[in-house]
This record gives sequence, C-alpha cells and structure tokens, in this order.
Amino acid sequence: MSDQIISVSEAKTILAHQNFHAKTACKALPEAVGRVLAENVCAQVDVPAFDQSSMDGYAFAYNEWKPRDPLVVIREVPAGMADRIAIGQGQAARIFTGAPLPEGADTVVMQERAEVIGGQLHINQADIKRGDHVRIRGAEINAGEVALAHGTPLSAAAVGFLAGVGCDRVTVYEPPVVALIITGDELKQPGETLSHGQVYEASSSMLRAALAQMGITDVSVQYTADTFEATAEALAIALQVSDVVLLTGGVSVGEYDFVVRAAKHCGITQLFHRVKQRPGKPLFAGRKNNKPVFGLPGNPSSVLTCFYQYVWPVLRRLTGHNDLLTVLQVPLAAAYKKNNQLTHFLKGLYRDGYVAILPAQESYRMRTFAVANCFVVLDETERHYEANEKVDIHLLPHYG
Ligand SMILES: Nc1nc2c(c(=O)[nH]1)N[C@H]1C(S)=C(S)[C@@H](COP(=O)(O)OP(=O)(O)OC[C@H]3O[C@@H](n4cnc5c(N)ncnc54)[C@H](O)[C@@H]3O)O[C@H]1N2
Ligand code: MOO
Repeated sequence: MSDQIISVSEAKTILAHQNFHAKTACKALPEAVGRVLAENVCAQVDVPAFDQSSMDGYAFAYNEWKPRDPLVVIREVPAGMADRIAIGQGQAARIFTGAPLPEGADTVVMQERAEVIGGQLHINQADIKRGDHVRIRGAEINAGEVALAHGTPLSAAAVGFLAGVGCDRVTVYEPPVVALIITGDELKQPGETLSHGQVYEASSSMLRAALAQMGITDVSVQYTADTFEATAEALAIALQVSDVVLLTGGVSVGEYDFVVRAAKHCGITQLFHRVKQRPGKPLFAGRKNNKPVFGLPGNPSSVLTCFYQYVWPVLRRLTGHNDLLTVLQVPLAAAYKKNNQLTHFLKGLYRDGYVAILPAQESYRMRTFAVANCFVVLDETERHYEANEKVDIHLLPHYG
C-alpha cells in the first residue's frame, strides 16, 4: 500500500485492521494451560451434581428437629456412596465431606458441635440454621451453562474449573510458527572469534527469547547474505514453513538492503515502509495472503522496539489475546529535550512512581535496554519536557 512514511498511529491502525490467520487446536485440558479458549466451554453436569455435605458431621431434616430431642443415627454416608438413602422423622445420618445428602435431610451439623451417646445424636449448636453446611446441586453452575467463554486465557485455576465441570479437551488458539531471517554479511555467532569488521549476531537470540516469553517456541532461523537472491530465497522458504515471518536488517535504503525488493519479488503486499519514529524508522510491514511479514530495522535496539510495538500486538491477537502493552501516565524524573518530529520510544526505568529516561538511547546500544522495564513514548511534537511532567509509558510485557 503506502510508499510514504506514515505516523506511528497510522501504522498501528493498519496492522490492527488486518485479518491475519489465527490457528486453533484441540488439546487435552492440562496441556492447554497458558493458551486462550477459541470456543465457549459449557458445563457437562450440574456442579455440585447432587446436594452434598461440606463438613464431616451429621445430616438431618431441620424442620423436623426439636432442639431438645436427640436424633437416632441410622447410617453412615461416605463420599462417593452410590446408594440413595433416605432418613425419616427423628433420624440423622453420619455423613462426611463431599458425600451426598440423604433424601429428607437438608442440614448438616459439624461433628465438633454434636455428640453421639448410645446411638443418639445431641446437637450442641443453638444458632444452627436450615441448610448449614450443605452445597446445593447446581450452586456453582448448571449443565449446559457457559463455564468459560471464548477468549478466556487458561490459568491453572481455569483448568481446574473446567475439569470440575466435566471437560477433558478444549479448543484453544495455537501459537504461530515463526520464521526468522537474519540478514547481514558482517554477522558472526557468539562463541566464535570475530575478525575485523564483524559483529556478534544478537537479534536471533533476542527475538527467540521474546517469542519464548509469549509461548511461541516453534521458531526457525535462516542467516542470509546481503544479496537479493539470498534474501528472496530465504523469504520464499520462510513463507512456506511458517505463519509469521520476521526479517532483521537490510530494510533501509543502502545498496545492500534487499528486504523490500525481495518481499515484492515473493508476492508480499506492502502495508507500509518507514514510520515517523525513532528507533526503527525504516520498519517494513507486509502480508502474503493471511501471513504477516515484518522487516525489522537491523540495529538490535530497533529490532526489539519494533517487535514490542508492532509485532507483539499482532502475535498476541494470533494467540487469542485481546491486549496491548500496558500504558500508564507517570511523571518524568528529569527534564528532557526532544529535538525532532518523530515519535520516540525511549528506554525507561519506572519505579517509585517516576520514570527515568535511561542514558545511551542510540539504536546500536542494548546496554540500558537490558535493564529497562518500559518505553517512554513521546509523540511527534518537538518540545521540551519538564521534570514531573506526565508522559505515557508502555510497560514491557513481563513488567505489565
Ligand atoms: N542513508 C540512510 N542510512 C540509514 C538510514 C536512513 O534512513 N538513511 N536509516 C538508519 C536506521 S534508522 C537504521 S535502524 C538502519 C537500519 O538499517 P537496516 O535495517 O538496513 O539494517 P542493517 O544496515 O542491516 O544493520 C544496521 C546495524 O545493525 C547491525 N545489525 C544488524 N543485524 C544485526 C544482528 N542480527 N545482530 C547484531 N547487530 C546487527 C548491523 O551490523 C548495523 O550496524 O539504517 C540506518 N541507515
Ligand atoms: O531504527 Mo534506526 O534506529 O532509527 O537507527
């Protein structure tokens, strides 16, 4: 679409309107933890499925009981007893936590508040009320009712709740398969020895880490030379084997920047190229059918900033989440001069109610990003910010 440089909000709106394909899968319940429901799950039974005791004690019929008259204990009802039994007037049943209430009974007295002498139950609780210590059938949920709705993230508690309503499998959003293409002739893997002009390749480890933190672990990596052919070939492979493609580097305007041309060659529709922001101005976004493709500007800090600002929301949507980075308005710890007309995503440290803009913001540097917990987001306006002036911050996901 756009060949023009666009604003941050335009770029985000364009991405928010894309109908990228989200995958779903049917999973055994315990394996679904951390995923998001892609269906409404209904209770298969009433919970509780029968009136049951919530205490170890004695079950009796409240209205038939005269406080001074003892009751005759006729039977014992353990949890799981399948026999349906009934008690009559003047009778009680020994009962245990979770056991079905006998027919005719509606109240349980805890054993600590009663005494059995010669088979006769004496209740020593003046304030006992009808229905005490009884869990009524269906009090939690009725069969057929929606237990958890589409879009609910499955915590351990949610898994427990669904198991309790009889559910054993659920349809959840499936994390996308991601292909990384790392461009750059100068790159060398950490652990190897650098020659003059080479740099350690940081972005594949960094992106894999960021993806793993969002539950995306099916990630392939291709390292490509700075040629059109190598980039186009890697892109064609990536489009075949993955749901989302992330390229790093090669997206600027130099003679060795082939990402945009390779994307066109592979039939990728450009959504935008270049955003009025720092870092990450040369950011590229496109789509091939329903698959998103991002060309992240090569400086590692630009890669990660663009990842959190643009890729992260798309991946969250694909995994069924409906959220953005948490935004807060907080006072600046110190004054700041912003001297251009780009949106700035500055590495910040938010603590004790204030945010400090960290030093070393240049996009080749990761040292202070490594200890940042948020972005300070300053809009395009060129101006001076005072200390204590409130600014927007975006919390990094694991601090949100
Ligand atoms: N004439 C212009 N030059 C540049 C512009 C511009 O508008 N006009 N934009 C600058 C900006 S902003 C950025 S950001 C970079 C982005 O360029 P590329 O996406 O083409 O990135 P590269 O040139 O490939 O790499 C940039 C820089 O980052 C290092 N790098 C790349 N990949 C990795 C990696 N995986 N691990 C570690 N370091 C990496 C690379 O060695 C370069 O130093 O363009 C500016 N130039
Ligand atoms: O993405 Mo660049 O950071 O603006 O150097």
